[in-house]
Amino acid sequence: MNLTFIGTGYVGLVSGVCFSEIGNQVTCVDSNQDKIKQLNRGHVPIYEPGLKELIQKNQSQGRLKFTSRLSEAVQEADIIFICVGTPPLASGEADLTYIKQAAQDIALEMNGYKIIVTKSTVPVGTNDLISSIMQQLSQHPFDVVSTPEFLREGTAVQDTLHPDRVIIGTEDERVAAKMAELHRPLSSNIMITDIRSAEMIKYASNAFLATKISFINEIANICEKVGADVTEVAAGMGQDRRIGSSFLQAGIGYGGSCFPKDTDALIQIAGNVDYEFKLLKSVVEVNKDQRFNVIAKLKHCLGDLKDKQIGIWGLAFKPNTDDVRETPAMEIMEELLQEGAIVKAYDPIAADNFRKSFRHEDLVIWSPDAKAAAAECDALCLLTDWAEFQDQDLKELQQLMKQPILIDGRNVYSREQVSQTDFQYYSIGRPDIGGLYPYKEESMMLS
Ligand SMILES: NC(=O)c1ccc[n+]([C@@H]2O[C@H](COP(=O)([O-])OP(=O)(O)OC[C@H]3O[C@@H](n4cnc5c(N)ncnc54)[C@H](O)[C@@H]3O)[C@@H](O)[C@H]2O)c1
Ligand SMILES: O=c1ccn([C@@H]2O[C@H](COP(=O)(O)OP(=O)(O)O[C@H]3O[C@H](CO)[C@@H](O)[C@H](O)[C@H]3O)[C@@H](O)[C@H]2O)c(=O)[nH]1
Repeated sequence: MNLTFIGTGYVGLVSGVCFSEIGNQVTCVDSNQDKIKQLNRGHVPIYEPGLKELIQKNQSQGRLKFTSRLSEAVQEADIIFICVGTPPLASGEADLTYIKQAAQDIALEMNGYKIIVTKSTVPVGTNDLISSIMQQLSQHPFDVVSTPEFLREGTAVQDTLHPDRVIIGTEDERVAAKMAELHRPLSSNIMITDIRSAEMIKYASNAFLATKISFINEIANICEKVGADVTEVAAGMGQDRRIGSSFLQAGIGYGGSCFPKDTDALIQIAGNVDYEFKLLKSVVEVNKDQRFNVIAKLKHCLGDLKDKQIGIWGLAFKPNTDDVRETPAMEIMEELLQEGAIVKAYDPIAADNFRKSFRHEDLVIWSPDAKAAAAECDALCLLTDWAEFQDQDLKELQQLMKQPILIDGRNVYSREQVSQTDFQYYSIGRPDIGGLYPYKEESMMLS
């Protein structure tokens, strides 16, 4: 089929490339001309494992092209995917400016029947809005379908080529059949539903995953006080098939371009129909507090942080991505600087992006590698679970530091690794690893 993807970001680029990989003729359009120029020069503007190779392959085989000329891309397409951003407004609501613009742009270039598919994450009712914009501006027939995207950054290519499920929101049987045919090479698990339910499935899925994370983080905080190990607790819980083992990794909370914005947006969606989503509000609050767990542990070890040298390992919101949107590192580093600490930071891939969006860029010492970031530090904080950090020789690391204090915000190191060192080691919810028992309370002894 002839497909066009409007918006060549994490979703539009990866989806476009993967649909070309399964044999479709794909055009990716972006209003950012610099992005398109980069792509046409063979440079991939985002870091996503496996993506560059697929782009090169499908471009050279003539199935994939990049352009900023919308008219040609719309007119050649049978199906047009809207993949533009829906960033948060100050209120938490999704900003639909780019969606409305994309709908107008498409409508003005239509030359016949098209299926318009919304892949962007949009509040319930947005596809109706897209339909009404299209109707006002175009004489040509069209159908609007909601097909939300569930890929994760860092594994986006694999997630797109092998999705758990494909949700197709449309009330039209012919359109449903065509969309199912398009997606069948990717998954046999295709659910056809109405548009509003499809829109809601996306927000509900992200909100539920965020809830699992905040839940296990609260369990971790309790584990620290009662002497239980949250990784053992999560492993035990996860063996119950009703619970499942995924998204029970305790740490410094979720970040990224999706969970923070989509939880806020769903709270607003509910609020707009006079429903207070109390549970989700707590999930968000727990997540905000969890980042400061690292600061609390630093203060516990070092007292006043003024003039203390703190190393930061990991700036991306998760490993294998260069995305720093809503990354916990941003707030943690701001707080450290405010406390008067000297901050040294390193990330294998995301440092450049982080520096562009960090407002105190000039106050941080940017280290060229992991060891340099740890050298001479009073404490080291691991904020992103990159494999590179997991593989470090902790004994050697300890020698480099002024004080051997390691705050592991992602529970990366095992008991064995830590026990071979003199590190004063703090993890999240595993109080017995590393010897020191930071929040051990007398009150946990039952009488
Ligand atoms: N990033 C993810 O992991 C992910 C996963 C699932 C769903 N989503 C959702 O998908 C949507 C896109 O997210 P993203 O991370 O890919 O965003 P992004 O910011 O990386 O990319 C959006 C792109 O759209 C382009 N754009 C904006 N308006 C345009 C227009 N009128 N015409 C052409 N191009 C235009 C921008 O220049 C940008 O390159 C959001 O709604 C997001 O919530 C994201
Ligand atoms: O057990 C876990 C799992 C994740 N995280 C954190 O949660 C955040 C999000 O991680 P992940 O979900 O893997 O990455 P995203 O790329 O943000 O993907 C989420 O957001 C996308 C955008 O909507 C959806 O498409 C995906 O299905 C959904 O997983 C990251 O900060 C992780 O460190 C944890 O703290 N503990």
